[in-house]
Amino acid sequence: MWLALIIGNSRLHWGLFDGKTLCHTYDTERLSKSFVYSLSKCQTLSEVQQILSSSPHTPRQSLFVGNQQDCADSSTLPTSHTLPTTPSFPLLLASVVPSQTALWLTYPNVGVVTLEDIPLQGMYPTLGIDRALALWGAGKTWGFPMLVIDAGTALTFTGADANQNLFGGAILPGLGLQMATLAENTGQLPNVELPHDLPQRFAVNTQQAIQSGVIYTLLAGIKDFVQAWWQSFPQGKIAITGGDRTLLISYLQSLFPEIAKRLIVEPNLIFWGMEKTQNAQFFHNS
Ligand SMILES: Nc1ncnc2c1ncn2[C@@H]1O[C@H](COP(=O)(O)OP(=O)(O)OP(=O)(O)O)[C@@H](O)[C@H]1O
Ligand SMILES: CC(C)(CO)[C@@H](O)C(=O)NCCC(=O)O
Ligand SMILES: [K+]
Repeated sequence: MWLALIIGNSRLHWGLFDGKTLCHTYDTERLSKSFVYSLSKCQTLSEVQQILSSSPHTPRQSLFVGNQQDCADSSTLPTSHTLPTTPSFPLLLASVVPSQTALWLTYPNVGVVTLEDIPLQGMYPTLGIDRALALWGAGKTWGFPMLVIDAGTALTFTGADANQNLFGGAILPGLGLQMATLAENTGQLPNVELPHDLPQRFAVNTQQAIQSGVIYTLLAGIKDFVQAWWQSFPQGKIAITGGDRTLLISYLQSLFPEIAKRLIVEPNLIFWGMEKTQNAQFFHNS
């Protein structure tokens, strides 16, 4: 058993693996140095699960339900499984927040994934590790050419061609950040939630005007990138991930159903990417 940890810009994403099988995922807030210490002292799987479930978590903490047939249900996990040789539960880390990386390096049995661990060609040195991992995970699972849309704090497009060569991508503020920045940097605009359904485009109140502006321009932008991708790679695949993926898919189904139909929706792309690096091989038999 081993733990994967992705340090994103808003929160932490945890994946509990049994070898190659992702068994359970958790989203938590950023955690303290004393939490890192407590986790390192866990001796059994149930202690690890307990400490992660009881840590400050975001409402969407989820039991993993994925497309991997052999994935263990948490109720079937060997909860009293004692770690035989390792001093602490093996932890594989990928981070886009350097200050947080430093904190987790105090964990005794930690491995850090870097761009050098990902066999994609043509990556530039400052490419985000989350983008590289999501692209690697999606491409190795569904094939290349692959374009990944990660709808997180930032929204990113990241594509690779049939030779697993980085084609390129783009970065823009994600849905939540676009709403927040309007509220923070104006005198009259309120903080507004994202609606579950596609709003009316021509709005007649402030709240709906903000929702419409952010959502319709983002959907138009996604459509434009997707069409450009298919122009370069007519058979190219597209996968979407990130905290806002479900909302975006629902909007896309209403506005551009022909695009929505062709998207692979997968919340755990970065975990698949981590599992498919050399680093994880060390953990497969632990
Ligand atoms: N419980 C939640 N807590 C925080 N954000 C959430 C939650 N549920 C959905 N979201 C949405 O997810 C988005 C953040 O996505 P995600 O969690 O993938 O980002 P992240 O952890 O910051 O990672 P990254 O830095 O890679 O974007 C926010 O825009 C927000 O609207
Ligand atoms: C774009 C984000 C913030 C998305 O999480 C992250 O991948 C990052 O910090 N990237 C570095 C810059 C780049 O990817 O070109
Ligand atoms: K920054």
